[in-house]
Amino acid sequence: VLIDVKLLTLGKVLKTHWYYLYQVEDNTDIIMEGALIARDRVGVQDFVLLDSHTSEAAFLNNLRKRYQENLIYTYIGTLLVSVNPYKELDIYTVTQMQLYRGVNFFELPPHLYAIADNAYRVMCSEYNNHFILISGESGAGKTEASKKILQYYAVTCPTTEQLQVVRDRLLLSNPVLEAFGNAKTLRNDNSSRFGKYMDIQFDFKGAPVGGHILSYLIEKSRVVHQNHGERNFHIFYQLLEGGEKDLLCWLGLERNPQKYAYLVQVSDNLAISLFCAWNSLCRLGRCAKVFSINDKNDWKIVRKAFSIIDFTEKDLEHLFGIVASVLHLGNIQFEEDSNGHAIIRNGTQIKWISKVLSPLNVDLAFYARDAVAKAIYGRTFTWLVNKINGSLANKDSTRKTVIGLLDIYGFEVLDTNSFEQFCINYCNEKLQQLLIEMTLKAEQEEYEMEGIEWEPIPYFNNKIICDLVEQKHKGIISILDEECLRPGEATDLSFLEKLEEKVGDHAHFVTRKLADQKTRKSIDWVDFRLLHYAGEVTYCAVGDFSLMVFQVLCNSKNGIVRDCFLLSELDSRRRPETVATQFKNSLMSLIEILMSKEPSYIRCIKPNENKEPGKFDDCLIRHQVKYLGLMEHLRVRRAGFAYRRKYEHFLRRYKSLCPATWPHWHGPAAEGVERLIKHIGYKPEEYKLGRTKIFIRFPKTLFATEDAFEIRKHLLGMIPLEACWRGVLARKEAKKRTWAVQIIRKFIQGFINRKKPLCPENVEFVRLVQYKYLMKLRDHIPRNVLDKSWLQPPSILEEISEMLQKMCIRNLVRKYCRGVTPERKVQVTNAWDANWQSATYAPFVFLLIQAPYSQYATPVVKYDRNGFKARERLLVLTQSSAYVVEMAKIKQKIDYATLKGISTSNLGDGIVVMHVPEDNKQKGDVILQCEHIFEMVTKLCMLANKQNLVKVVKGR
Ligand SMILES: Nc1ncnc2c1ncn2[C@@H]1O[C@H](COP(=O)(O)OP(=O)(O)OP(=O)(O)O)[C@@H](O)[C@H]1O
Repeated sequence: VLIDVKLLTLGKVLKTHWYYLYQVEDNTDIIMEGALIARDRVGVQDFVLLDSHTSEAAFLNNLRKRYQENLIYTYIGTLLVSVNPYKELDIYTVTQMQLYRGVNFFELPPHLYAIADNAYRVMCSEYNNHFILISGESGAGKTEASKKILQYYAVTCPTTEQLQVVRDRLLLSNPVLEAFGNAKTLRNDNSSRFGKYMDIQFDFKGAPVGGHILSYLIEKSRVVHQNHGERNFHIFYQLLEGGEKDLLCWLGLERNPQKYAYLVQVSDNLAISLFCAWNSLCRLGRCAKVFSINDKNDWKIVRKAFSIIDFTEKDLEHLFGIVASVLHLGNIQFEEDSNGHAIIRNGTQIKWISKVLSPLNVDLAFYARDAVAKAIYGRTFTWLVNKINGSLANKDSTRKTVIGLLDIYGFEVLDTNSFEQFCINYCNEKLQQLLIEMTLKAEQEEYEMEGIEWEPIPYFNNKIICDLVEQKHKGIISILDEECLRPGEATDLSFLEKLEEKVGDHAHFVTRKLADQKTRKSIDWVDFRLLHYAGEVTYCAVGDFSLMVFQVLCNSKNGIVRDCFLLSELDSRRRPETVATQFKNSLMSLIEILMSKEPSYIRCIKPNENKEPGKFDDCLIRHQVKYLGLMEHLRVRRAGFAYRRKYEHFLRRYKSLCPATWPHWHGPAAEGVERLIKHIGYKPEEYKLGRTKIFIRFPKTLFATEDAFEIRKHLLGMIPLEACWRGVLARKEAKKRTWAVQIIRKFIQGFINRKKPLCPENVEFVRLVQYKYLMKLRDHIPRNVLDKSWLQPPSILEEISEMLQKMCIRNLVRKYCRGVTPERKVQVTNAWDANWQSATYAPFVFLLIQAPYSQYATPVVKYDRNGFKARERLLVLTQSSAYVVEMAKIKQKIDYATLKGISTSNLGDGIVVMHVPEDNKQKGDVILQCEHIFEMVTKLCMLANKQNLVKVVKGR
């Protein structure tokens, strides 16, 4: 009667396999592998193995089941889907890292480390470049994933003392970038407000030797404005909270963040003008500390990181000077003079700023102030990234390979979507295209390599949407450029009209005017809607769209300000580039960088909006599954064959299902697989055989095989030992692993042989082999102890054969000894002593051991004095002499009369030297090694002393 069933985490090793402990009433607990039950309970580890069709509901169901079991990772082929657990899981330890190091991708449960390790191993063996693309919406866990991958490389890659500096710099560049580029948002307390691509460079030995970072589209608007409940970039608070008193004094800053307009949330410019009055009332402070953030502590980490990544005091002086100046800038207030021009409200020392900005009205002056602040911060961030790159650069010119980590914002759909969302979504559209192209390419290449006919895969190609955005002269960005840079006044509406005129007939573009009756209401007059691959997004053409280009400062009459903040980057021979074009170009070069590398993908999912562990919000997740293009990817991946595996791996797993392949298949693995699937009964349409792999079309075929395997394994009684083996495996280092596998495999085989399973039809072939061997052995059993022949066993019976041989010899000796009469024993012993050189060997030895005439016998290792070759011998002590005996031959006799002394080693290694003269009777000193040294030497001394022939010399 079953009492309880527990999932054994130990066994959660093999794909789709879990081990259960069945506690039964009579205390005979059973450990059983439960693929079937596990699939029901914890889903499949690879979405391509989803049973039925690839519906969104089935996808979500699988994800939910796994999430509830704290299994946050699932594959779609080689793509990893990760769901943020919002709690610490014990899966990122050094032991886990070692476990995944160098192990075949599919042999362990899905993990970030498997992706990282796979990219690393392929890079090392094929000497090519890789990238890991990590995407997902804000708070989904991208940054954590990239940090964990970096840590994985830091721990598992070979390194030297010199390289440790590089490793530390790579790791510590993160806190610095996070201080300047991350901020608390409503969705994430440590949200990266920029896109990041980081190359880790490896030398030919696979050691990390350098790095390079590219940053994308930092959210400059945050410098001057944050939404309710959000904060500015961390560095402002860290400086104020943690900065030394002298530093703050030198920067003219006060510790209280509420003194700074840019650090309190402001929703509009009117609010700025009310800032001072409001500030004095605001006691609680809207920029209050966030529980999960410790600015003071983070400041210390950042300071330390700066020193390690080689920033000089002068650099830091300038850097903090800029951070402070942005805060000061935010506190500048304007009012109107009699001409309607803006003048600075207070502080005579910065009147010149007012002069620079004076042609503007108050509103525009505020815009200009903020634009300056944003520009300063944006450029400082770029400078910072360049500076870090300088410190990570490897000047050695030898060829290196790289693994790039791309941590980039996922598809974003807000209530109001502006230029920023347009750029983000365009970026995702491009990356999706890259993913589709590369996955399809990889599929096609694999088919070709395996000699399998290519079958076209139906999928949605989003190139059409990329073209809509980026096409020269015809795309949205080109139209925006034209509108912004043409003479005359450009407005949001004129831009919209241009769009309607040029791309109005595009299937993925809609405006209110172009929309049908039904959708018209949902689009505003100033909006346009794009039908992205992931869904519809309505963008507002007002605001930043034009602002990005018509920067207010461009109206300033001061040429220096204009040049510095608008035209400084322009090549005078060319048209100025708008922000949209700049972004498009940087994206193009990113795609170029990625196209030249081998891809791996991690798609991160946020399970709920409340950062709550264990809560799986179906609606929110469905949304992300769609926006991350997971269903598209799954369809592409499944359209061909759901499952493929190298012949060796497939055969190793399922060989027990066919008598011809169990327990060993001695021919080529491909032929073994062919025999195996024929025996199982695969239909031709269910599979294809490639050059090195078997391709299985439907998951159900694989599951049927898995289930048969599970039952077989259970009936063969292999489970407990298999689980033990996995446990051992987990604890052994990679090098020792092969050894452990061999030992335990032997053990398993011995176990199968000893504990014959009860169900005959499942073990008929094992039993047949056993039976045949035993029958043959019966006719070839040795008849006496001198007969050393023994029938060679088949490999699965090696262990049992060894045991049988020992038993047999013991029986023969016992039988012989029992048959010897006392008179014969005396005779034999005398004969032995008298004719030791011609004695009839082994029977006497055995007899001596057994009988009272021999005083003592023990196995020893004898070392030749020339060359110290070790030989296994038996030392037999009688009343008058010691004999060194080989199994069937007396090799040396030492008369106690000639024994001059005994030396033993004090090193606990059991070495004994018996000192005897070298003459025509004796061969000289005898060097032995004995496990029972105390016992042996005591016996020898007692026997020798008894005859008063020698003195025992205790040696060292
Ligand atoms: N694997 C994980 N284990 C435990 N907690 C995690 C894990 N991944 C993410 N988290 C939690 O979720 C928070 C948000 O993760 P993270 O900052 O990586 O998100 P993100 O996708 O980079 O967001 P953004 O785009 O806003 O930068 C982390 O601060 C951490 O608390």
